[in-house]
Amino acid sequence: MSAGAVMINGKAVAEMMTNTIAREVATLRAQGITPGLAVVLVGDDPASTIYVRSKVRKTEAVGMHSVCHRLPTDTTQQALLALIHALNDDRAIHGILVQLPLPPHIQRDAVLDAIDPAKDVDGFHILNVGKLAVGRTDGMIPCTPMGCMLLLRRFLPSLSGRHAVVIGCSNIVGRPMARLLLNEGCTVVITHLQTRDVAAEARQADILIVAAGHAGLVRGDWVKPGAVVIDVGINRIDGTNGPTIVGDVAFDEVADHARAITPVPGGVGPMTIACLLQNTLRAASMTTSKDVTL
Ligand SMILES: Nc1nc(=O)c2c([nH]1)NC[C@@H]1CN(c3ccc(C(=O)N[C@@H](CCC(=O)O)C(=O)O)cc3)C=[N+]21
Ligand SMILES: [Mg+2]
Repeated sequence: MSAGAVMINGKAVAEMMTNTIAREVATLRAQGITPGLAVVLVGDDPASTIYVRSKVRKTEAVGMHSVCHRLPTDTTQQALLALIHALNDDRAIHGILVQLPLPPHIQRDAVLDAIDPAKDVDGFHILNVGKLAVGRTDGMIPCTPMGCMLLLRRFLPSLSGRHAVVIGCSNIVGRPMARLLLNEGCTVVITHLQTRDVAAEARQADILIVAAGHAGLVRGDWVKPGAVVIDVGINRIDGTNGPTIVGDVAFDEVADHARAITPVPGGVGPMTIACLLQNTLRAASMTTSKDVTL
């Protein structure tokens, strides 16, 4: 890395968030409520298995109750739905995360929409998607876009009027990211596979969010001098020193142009997990206030 780009240390911000969350969990536990997160993994995809293990470890580290359900790849949709209904009814569980992707014989949307929206700590239930889409702030916000927003806010006091470009339009990152930026006053462009000239769109960006799933897609000359660049990509590649993880941004080149940039690893990834814990804490806290007014 060279020039003047500030490296946005997502790992450090996530650690600060996690420390605060641990204190709030202790306070809730003193009131008799232990926030509980259930993670459901169908199949044995190696990357998913690693993520799920990391989520369980961090959930336990902040003092939450953690349950992991690992189901075989050939699990029927009916069996998965039955588990979700049981978790919806389980008072010890405040958050439910179904690890994606699911095997092809399972309808993802049917599963996500079976989760109690109040326990939907991923923010993927259609009700939470809709709330975000219309600018309501009482829904659950997807963890990766939420982590990106928290990092952006540390560098840009106000997002109002900024030109934001989001590369990638997945339901998990690109679309909710664009909606959050819009809700904070940005002018937002979303690019996707049919976009004619992605580089030309990227060059307009004050804020560039890259969630394309394509290693090294964004080159130095795609970035306006002084832009803030958030790299959401996680690509496993075989480098000269064995397998490594790289983002969607050609880091060294882009660091010459950008004002600030997130690294991979150590950028958005750790923030995703911190936001998952934050959403679980919020779900557990909402249970208490509901109980109080009963
Ligand atoms: N329902 C659902 N919700 C998710 O939030 C979800 C999911 N499914 N499926 C898979 C993706 C991926 N994901 C990551 C979380 C943390 C890191 C992370 O902590 N990465 C570290 C380490 C990377 C490594 O060494 O593997 C870093 O970037 O520094 C990465 C990826 C959540 N996902
Ligand atoms: Mg990262």
